Amino acid sequence: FILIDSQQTQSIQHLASKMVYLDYNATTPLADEVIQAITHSLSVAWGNPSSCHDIGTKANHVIKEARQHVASMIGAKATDIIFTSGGTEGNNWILQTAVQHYQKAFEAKIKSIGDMDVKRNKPHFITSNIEHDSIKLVLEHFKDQEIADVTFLPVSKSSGAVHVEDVVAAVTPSTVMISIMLANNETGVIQPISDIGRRIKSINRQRGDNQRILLHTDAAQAIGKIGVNVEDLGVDYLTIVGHKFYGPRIGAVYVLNPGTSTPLYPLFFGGGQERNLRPGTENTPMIAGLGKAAELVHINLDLYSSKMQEVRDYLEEKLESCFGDSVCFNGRFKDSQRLPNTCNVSFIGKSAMPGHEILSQVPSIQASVGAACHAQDRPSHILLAIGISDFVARRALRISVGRETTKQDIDAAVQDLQKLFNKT
Ligand SMILES: O=C(O)CC[SeH]
Repeated sequence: FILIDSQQTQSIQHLASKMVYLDYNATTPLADEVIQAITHSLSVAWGNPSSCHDIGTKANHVIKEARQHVASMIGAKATDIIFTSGGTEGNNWILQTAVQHYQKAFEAKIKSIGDMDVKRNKPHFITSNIEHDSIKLVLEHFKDQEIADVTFLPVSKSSGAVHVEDVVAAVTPSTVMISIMLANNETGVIQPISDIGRRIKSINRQRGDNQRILLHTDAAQAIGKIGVNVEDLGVDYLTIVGHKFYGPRIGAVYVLNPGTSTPLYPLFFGGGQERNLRPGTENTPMIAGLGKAAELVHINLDLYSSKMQEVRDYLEEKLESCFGDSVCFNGRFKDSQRLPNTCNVSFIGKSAMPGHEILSQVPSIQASVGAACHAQDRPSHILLAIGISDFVARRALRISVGRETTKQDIDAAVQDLQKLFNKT
């Protein structure tokens, strides 16, 4: 006979519960077709894409095809796509480019108006208070180092989104860039980028081309979940992140006519790759994978989106029917839309506990309390920013479903949550 105590019994029971991954906003697995594209490229397109012989040309062709798929996914030209190592590089690059653009274009303007105290006229950025750290921390660094002035616009507590009028009101003669994410990673709330694009276009008509305000959006969380079209958005720059839409851990930036009608300055120097804009021998297999992931989104977006929405809505209905007033949803606003796969929910009933404790006691649920790159044991600054109280924010879970998440997965997860709360 083997004696096992209740603790061991519980852990065996936990192990018996099927593990349900519900953290697709943190990262997604690679689609099978993406793995095949990467593997194939590793074996047949290993050449240096800059080499003129056949082996190099094969690699170059793979990259050209991938670039076209990424461009088609967002309604762009292939020449407007530059591959990067991921979202953090893309965001840093675009913000740094805006500073350099200011120093070249706006200084001339400042000199022409006789204000020689150029240092005082720093570039000005407008962003929101719910951005990913690869925007937030860069702009905080610019502000701390007196490289730029930054307006962090508070999002509306009634919609979880920025007000277009607040963006317009924040514009100054030194404003060089507006950078606002297309959809938030924790609440899923979609930001009014198209409306902002239209307003900024009319403002730019009065500012002259070289002093136009540049518009950037970090589309990391939106691509693969909702339609993303750069013309509809009216952006000059857009950040693409492969591992959020079943692609590899590389990314790309969209830049409208890079280096000609839209400024783009290299972050580093080396070989002539990516038209001297982003040197370094290309990561052909990962680019092949990104292209395949983009092709899948371009073909199947409506199916992916509707499937995820059906399962996410089922999850929220199930939570409401099982827990009633003991749960409240963060990020559901009548005045804004949200991603079809994201649910931010707080457990506030009598046996409420912090979100990270829920997850530690229900290991079968692989979710998060917020952004993976944030500490999990404190209230999310994004939830606090949209007006959620500290008490509710501390008890939140960020549950994000994927293309393959099933209603059976949701039943299992909610059942395990019920077991936890019935027990406590
Ligand atoms: O988990 C997320 O929200 C994105 C990676 Se920091």
